[in-house]
Amino acid sequence: ELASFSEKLVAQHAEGSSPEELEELLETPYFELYGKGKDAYLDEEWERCVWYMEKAVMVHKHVAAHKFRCRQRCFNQTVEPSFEGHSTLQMMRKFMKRAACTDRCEQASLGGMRWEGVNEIQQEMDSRVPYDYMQLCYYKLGDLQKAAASAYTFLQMNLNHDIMRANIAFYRQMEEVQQEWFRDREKNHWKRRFMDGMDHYLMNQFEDARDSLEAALELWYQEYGKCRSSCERPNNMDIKRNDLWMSLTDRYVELLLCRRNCIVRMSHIEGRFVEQLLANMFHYLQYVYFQLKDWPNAMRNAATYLIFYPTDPMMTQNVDYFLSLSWASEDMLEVRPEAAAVYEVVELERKLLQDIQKNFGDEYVIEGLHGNAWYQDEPNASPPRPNEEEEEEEKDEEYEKEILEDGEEEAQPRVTKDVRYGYNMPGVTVVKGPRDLKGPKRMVADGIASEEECKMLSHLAKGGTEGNGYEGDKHVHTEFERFDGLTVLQAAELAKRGLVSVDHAEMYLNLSNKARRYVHGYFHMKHQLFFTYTHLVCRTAEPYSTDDRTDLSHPIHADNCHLLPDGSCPKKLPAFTWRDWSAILYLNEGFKGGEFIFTHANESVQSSVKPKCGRLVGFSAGEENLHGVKAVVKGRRCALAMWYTLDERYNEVEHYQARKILQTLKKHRTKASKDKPKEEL
Ligand SMILES: O=C(O)CCC(=O)C(=O)O
Ligand SMILES: [Fe+2]
Repeated sequence: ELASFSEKLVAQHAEGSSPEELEELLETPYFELYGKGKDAYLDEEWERCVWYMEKAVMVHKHVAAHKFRCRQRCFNQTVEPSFEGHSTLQMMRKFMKRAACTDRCEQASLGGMRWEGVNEIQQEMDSRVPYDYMQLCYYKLGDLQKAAASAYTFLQMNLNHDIMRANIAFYRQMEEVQQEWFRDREKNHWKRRFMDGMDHYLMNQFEDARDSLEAALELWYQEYGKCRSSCERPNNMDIKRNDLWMSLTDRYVELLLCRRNCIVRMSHIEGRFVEQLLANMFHYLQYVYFQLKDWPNAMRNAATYLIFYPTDPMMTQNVDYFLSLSWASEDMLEVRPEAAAVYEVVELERKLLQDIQKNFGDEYVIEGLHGNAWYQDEPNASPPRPNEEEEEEEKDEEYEKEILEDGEEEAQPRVTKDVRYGYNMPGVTVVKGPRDLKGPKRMVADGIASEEECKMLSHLAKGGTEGNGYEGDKHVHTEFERFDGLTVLQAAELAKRGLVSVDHAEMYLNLSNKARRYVHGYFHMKHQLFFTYTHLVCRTAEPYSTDDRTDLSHPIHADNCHLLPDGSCPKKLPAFTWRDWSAILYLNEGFKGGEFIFTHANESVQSSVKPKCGRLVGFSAGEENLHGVKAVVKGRRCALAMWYTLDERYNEVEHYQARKILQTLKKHRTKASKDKPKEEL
């Protein structure tokens, strides 16, 4: 193994590096290579930067693979020590055997490359930080292809890294940059298979879906094992206490926290976090086997899903249905053993962490330990409020029914296709679906924003006119209404000038993101959805507006094509052809008129939506969704209008710029408030 590794290295770097250099490389720990890469970066020596970074990544990968193999081998030789029923001596004997085995194994396979790493550096390697450096160094060298791949690879593990997202948007806008250049150099195979599986699933190709999803699952277990194993790494030097048992506990807590994070890390698909990913695979498989009339497997997968969500109404209903069939029996409800094992170990570890927290509450702050470990949300997301989860389930079912009645689904009615692919959102309820609205790609949901948030945003909208002296055409669509708006960047700039509060500007960004996530999940899109334009707008009736106006506040149109009098709608400039989806979040009621309407091409109304605070209307942006706004005859109507695109080249870079400005402002603010007491002293 080692030989083939050095051969590979020699072959790859035969040109450009001397034998001495290669010799040195094979003896240099990856963290030193990484350090040299960082130095080169600081010295602005781009060639050297990418050379060392690439090597660091390569050597690290090599070492990690061997360590994993050793840990796995030694794990199989012994039994995972359980924390009950063994005397300390028996337990220590097992630890010792495992340690000795690992030691021998690593010595044999890694020899001179067995460096003791440093925790922080391993964490940086695991979070793909070297790709962050490489991105810039390749860019400086003019190698856009490698820069793009580095940026993309880094982003996959750092989803909230706004600067890298902005970089990617920057690259995409360049003429010479090609779509295929954005590839994940560390992409795990399970993700690829999972994506294939979802493609087949959505296209009702059930045999292919089964094969891909089963393969994805198998690979997922492997990768999950690797992730857990990588947690057995050097501690972060932050040993809290010296007592033997306490320091052992400290070390073990670190291990457990790292392992918990593996579930989160293993839930990222195409740059986004998918909730409940493992459990969902069984949901999909259940349906796939059902379609293939493979009843035993359909039942096995249904039963497996239920270990994660024992009270899931849809799945319990499916199981009842299976059991009502003549060939079925209770013992076919067998849980898949690998899944049961993963579930069990995660639950046991969670319970242990809970105990630790109970006993050492001051030393450890461990978040998200209560409730079901499998409901773990994206890091930083707020936990669901009580009662709302149940409501959500009901709405899901309603949506299921809608889909069935719309005839999109030809399956036997009792076992339904899962459409929940990430659109559960606490506090949000669907109030109108495709059936009420008379079109498949339409929806209305309530609860996206609270009363307070609506008030703040409406207030912010005012800043748009008064604060920056917004000029231009105030009567955009009709003489009877003033139309004024504020973009996210304008909001951030106003905050910078102290004209609006930083919190309000931030809420604008956050709510628009919440709406985007909801639309993305609701229409179960597989690819990332980007903002392309975001506008906080108010329409205010002029005093001379009358109740009998026949004009519209916003004439009938489609958002991505140009509607012509003959009813055709060419998707050409000057239309915003890159818009794929649209959503409007309403902020108030109490004005007269102003209903949102979906219409036919002859402008006759199909369905209408009455705006109110927190209500979101979402729809695809094409000619299938002609719409407009009825005249606002009295008062002021405010809304957050958003257009989204699947094409990252049209990503609204203003969001990152605004976020950046607000972050800086907040940093100054906390600094200022920290400084204050000192001044007073
Ligand atoms: O404000 C609304 O309800 C809809 C606005 C709209 O359709 C648009 O601006 O394209
Ligand atoms: Fe529109």
